[in-house]
Amino acid sequence: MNLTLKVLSCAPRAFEIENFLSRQEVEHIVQLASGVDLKLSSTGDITGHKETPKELQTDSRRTRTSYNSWVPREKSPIIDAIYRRAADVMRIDEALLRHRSDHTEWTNLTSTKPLAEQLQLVHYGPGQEYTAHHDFGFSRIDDQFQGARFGTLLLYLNEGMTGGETSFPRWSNAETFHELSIKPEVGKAVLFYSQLPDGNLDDLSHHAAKPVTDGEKWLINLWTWDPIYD
Ligand SMILES: O=C(O)CCC(=O)C(=O)O
Ligand SMILES: [Fe+2]
Repeated sequence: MNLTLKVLSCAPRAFEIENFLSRQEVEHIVQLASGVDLKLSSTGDITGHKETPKELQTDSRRTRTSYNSWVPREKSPIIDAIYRRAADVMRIDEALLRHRSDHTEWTNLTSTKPLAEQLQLVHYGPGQEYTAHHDFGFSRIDDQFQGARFGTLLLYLNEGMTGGETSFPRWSNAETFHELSIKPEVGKAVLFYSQLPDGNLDDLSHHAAKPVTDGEKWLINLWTWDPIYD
């Protein structure tokens, strides 16, 4: 299988991969989605506070108005293959993206937890959005590792909606002051990094899901963590 990474931006580091998912894989995921109960998305905040269901419904200051659910890697061989492909694209060992029973091969790692989260399946209807945010959170000040989300792979499952672009408003380059705006296309992936190579968090990775004004948007988030976390 041939995948081409197109550089969209160097600051933040963002890439596009067309046809990352085949039509059959997209159909499989959409089928999974039709059998799941999507919940109103929460974000959590720095203090670890998660909105209560009542707060989720009523708070007009909400930054994220979509619905989501989680799909584990073990759900099907197709989902497992998506994790393997994601690992290839990020040039990391796919075994790091699942639970490991011992440390023997990775003696420098502090944890045997998977470095990837479950897939997050997200649905936006008309008017729904996720305002500009970072994907990293902040660890407690006394956490010796200060681990954070490292990379995000966005996978678009449909296209043709009005609005719904993914945008990076702090895109920094010599040619334009406009934001970087990416239109959803079926099967396309966007890979971006929330951490810089030196381990600092990348403020320029600030990004938003623009409101869908007509139609609907389906997407998957695959989040990976830096290897040093508790
Ligand atoms: O929907 C998108 O385009 C981006 C979603 C996102 O940034 C997130 O869920 O963290
Ligand atoms: Fe995000």
